[in-house]
Amino acid sequence: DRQNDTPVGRFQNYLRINTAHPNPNYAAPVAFLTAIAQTLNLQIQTLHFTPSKSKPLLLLTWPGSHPSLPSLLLNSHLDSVPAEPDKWTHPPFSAHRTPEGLIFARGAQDDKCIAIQYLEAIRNLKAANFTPIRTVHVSLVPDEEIGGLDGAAKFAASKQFHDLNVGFMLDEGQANPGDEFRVFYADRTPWNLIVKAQGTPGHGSRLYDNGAMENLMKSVEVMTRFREVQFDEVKAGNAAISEVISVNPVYLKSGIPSGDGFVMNMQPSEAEAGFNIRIPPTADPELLRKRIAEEWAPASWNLTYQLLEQGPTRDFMGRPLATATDDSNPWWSVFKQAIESAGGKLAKPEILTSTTDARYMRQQGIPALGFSPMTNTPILLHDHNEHELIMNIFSRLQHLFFSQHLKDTIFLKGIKVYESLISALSSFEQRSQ
Ligand SMILES: CSCC[C@H](NC=O)C(=O)O
Ligand SMILES: [Zn+2]
Ligand SMILES: [Zn+2]
Repeated sequence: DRQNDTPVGRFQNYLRINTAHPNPNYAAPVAFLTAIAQTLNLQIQTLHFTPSKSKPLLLLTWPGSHPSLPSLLLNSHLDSVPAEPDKWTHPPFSAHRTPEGLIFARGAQDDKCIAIQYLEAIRNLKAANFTPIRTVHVSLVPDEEIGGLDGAAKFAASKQFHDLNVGFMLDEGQANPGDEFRVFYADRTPWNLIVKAQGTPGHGSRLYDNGAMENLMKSVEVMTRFREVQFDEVKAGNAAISEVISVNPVYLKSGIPSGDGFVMNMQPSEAEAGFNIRIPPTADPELLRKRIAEEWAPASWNLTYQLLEQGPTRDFMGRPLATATDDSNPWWSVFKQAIESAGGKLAKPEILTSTTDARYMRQQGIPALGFSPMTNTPILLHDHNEHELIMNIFSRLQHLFFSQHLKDTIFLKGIKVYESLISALSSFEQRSQ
């Protein structure tokens, strides 16, 4: 029907598919997006990188007139983080649209908006008879929110990916409450650290050295001090959060359970803590590994640890995973100009505080930028009441006072921005690239 047959209608229908962890439904969004791709006459492939085929990766292709040139890849993940429905003002999978023009849904910002915007931009370019010179691929990938090991990681390492000859990639970015478009040239790589302490057990009343709790607390103190030094740099205005190493405790576990609580007069012989660490491309990962082994979890304190590195910190040449945002990267100037010619203003390029699938493509040496065209929008990814503004304040006022149609909306403006980006990036002809 007419209501559904619009960019916003398709956005809402996509948001109504629950792809939240821990049990994301991947078959439904793949079927939904495949149907859209069919109407756009795109080439469609469903790739699988798991034996059970439960984690499909949808690859859509718009062949260019010069398919031997390096291609353009637009990436978006299919999955989202969970939502706690009772903490939302509108159910998280209803894609409820308010009279003010907000659409509420888990995934509205992170990152289902861009999947639909890519496809709507392609629809509009096709309707205008635009033909790309370079081939344009859209990848819709599983499992980004849990590290992408069965998704982007395996995809980027595959022969299928190599054969796409990707020259440049766009992936998700983040909203901006201000009116500039944010762009991200690097992520911080996540490491999960689990520190386990052993120690002497004993009566709760005794004072002795080398208890498990004491040993763990020494580790926590050293890490807390490191965290403070990093955070002070941020507070002093010397660095952005994304430019320092962050170390945050995410769980503490110990004690001898008893009923609903714990035995209160026994000192336990084991204790454990979990930390989420984020490493910017400017930090030396080897130095941090050494610091963990020697200062944070030394065996001399009866500590052992498990370090789970969630993806690479260096590319195949050993270089930090950062995409150049200067003249040394010809894609950058095309990107910048395309934003400007769509009437957008670009903020200073940033490192993302969190992580995206783009790290796996950067590892292959491919330049990649994180970009989600949401200006004048609060940052609500992973938050309650995640929503996307369908109208900006100006058009909301226009609507209120002049009952105008909702022409100029954030979501629709994003489609225009992608039209500009896709047409510019796919027709850029530098052969050395
Ligand atoms: C273990 S990798 C997790 C990736 C995730 N990405 C978005 O939030 C993140 O925590 O940054
Ligand atoms: Zn995301
Ligand atoms: Zn996310």
